[in-house]
Amino acid sequence: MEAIQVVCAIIISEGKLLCAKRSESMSLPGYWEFPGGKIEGKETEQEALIREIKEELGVNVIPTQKLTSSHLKSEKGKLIELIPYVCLWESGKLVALEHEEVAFYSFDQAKKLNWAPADIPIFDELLTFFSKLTPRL
Ligand SMILES: Nc1nc2c([nH]c(=O)n2[C@@H]2O[C@H](COP(=O)(O)OP(=O)(O)OP(=O)(O)O)[C@@H](O)[C@H]2O)c(=O)[nH]1
Repeated sequence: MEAIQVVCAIIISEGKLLCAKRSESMSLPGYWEFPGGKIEGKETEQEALIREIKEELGVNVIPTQKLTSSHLKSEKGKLIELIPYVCLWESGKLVALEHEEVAFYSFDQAKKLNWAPADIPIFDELLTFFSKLTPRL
């Protein structure tokens, strides 16, 4: 079975990580995630991510480094590949247009959130990567 590809954004500002809480109208309500969504039609991963982040947060981003994908089974039993990209914030003001809550948290605060299961390995990779750069994280 071919996996549905979902791209998600890692946005870091002033040492804090952008975390988004899924709303009641979404699947996995109440879980925290990296914002993003499904790739549509002939979009590239980067094009899909730029579109999704504009739709969800009103912000223009530039996807840069791709991290390791995580795999999950959706509530409907479909295979999903969750593809993370570190993104630069290019312009725009942050607004939670679809999520219940969107906020920047320190890595220490973010560790305590109730992350969607597929996001945990992504968060851990990020933590390992940034701990090397900034030993205080
Ligand atoms: N965007 C996103 N989806 C995630 C993450 N973690 C995770 O398990 N998912 C799952 O991946 C799927 C992507 O769904 P989505 O609702 O964000 O994508 P979308 O906006 O394109 O979907 P839709 O237009 O069909 O509602 C959902 O099953 C969601 O629960 C994550 O960090 N970001």
